Amino acid sequence: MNTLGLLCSGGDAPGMNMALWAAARSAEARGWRVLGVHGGYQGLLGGSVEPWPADRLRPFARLGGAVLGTSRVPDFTRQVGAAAAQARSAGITHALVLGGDGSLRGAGLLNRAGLPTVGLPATIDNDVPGSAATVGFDSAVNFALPLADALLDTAEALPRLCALETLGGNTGHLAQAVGDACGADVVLVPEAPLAAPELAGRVSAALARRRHALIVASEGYPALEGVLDALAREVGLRLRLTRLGHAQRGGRPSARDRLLAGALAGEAADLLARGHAGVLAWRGAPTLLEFAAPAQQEA
Ligand SMILES: Nc1ncnc2c1ncn2[C@@H]1O[C@H](COP(=O)(O)OP(=O)(O)O)[C@@H](O)[C@H]1O
Ligand SMILES: O=P(O)(O)OC[C@H]1O[C@](O)(COP(=O)(O)O)[C@@H](O)[C@@H]1O
Repeated sequence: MNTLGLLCSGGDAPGMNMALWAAARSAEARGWRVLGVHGGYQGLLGGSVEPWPADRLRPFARLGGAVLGTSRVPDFTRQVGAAAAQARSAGITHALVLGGDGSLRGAGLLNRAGLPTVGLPATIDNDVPGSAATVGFDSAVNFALPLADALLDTAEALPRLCALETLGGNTGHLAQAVGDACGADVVLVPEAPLAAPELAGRVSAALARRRHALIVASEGYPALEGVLDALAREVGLRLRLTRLGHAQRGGRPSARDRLLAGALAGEAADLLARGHAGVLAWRGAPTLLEFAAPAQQEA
């Protein structure tokens, strides 16, 4: 019997649960059985697999986090063969992996190891090549936006210089979207660090115009705290950094993420049913999971 194994990997993202439910519904509509892997690739290697039919998943669909649990397995490349064998012995004939670029590279390897696998882009970082938006990104931007607005309220009133740090790992998509949406004076992203004089110049210009300024920065910006300390000294103002931390990854999925999750999960089930695997579930042309050069895994 065709059996879909559902698995979440890497950082959880709002909308993952909706994608799990939608994938289970689509698979069951085709007469497939659905199993859930608990705890990502780690759980798969340990055989932590049990039935997760759509009706069991439904109450979680509107919640954040990942009901199946997730994990990071640093040396997964070396354990892919064992993981595929475990999946087969648990009765999984096809797999759907939800995660970011690293997890989906792992999914590509699982597919190569003989387990037909499709990947669904789900990470708050929005850094999966081949997908214009990942499940979770919109929710994480929407989590941060009212906080950025609130910082601007108080910055305007006192007035003062404020900075907000978003998650995003070594990418700046989240920070850029939050900064653009709230009208930040400067957005600091790891992909394009600013020279100190340019940063000071832009902040000073904003302060000269209206006596307050907001900086939005990605957590991956090189030496962020030192850069901000030096900036505060340069412009002669106290600067407080507000860190969103892991809270930005939780909370209920936005409408946009729920709809994206549902659409991509349906696409994934459809791809597998039509015999396609080793691809990313996206609504454009199929993208191979082995996108870009294989990234080196941490040892
Ligand atoms: N290049 C890779 N090849 C195989 N598996 C990988 C690779 N990169 C990451 N993984 C697996 O995916 C997990 C999650 O990756 P990570 O990059 O931390 O998160 P995300 O998938 O959300 O970007 C890793 O702990 C590892 O098990
Ligand atoms: O939970 P951890 O290990 O602290 O990881 C934090 C990282 O996870 C994320 O929230 C999501 O990253 P991934 O989706 O790539 O796993 C990043 O924004 C952040 O840097």
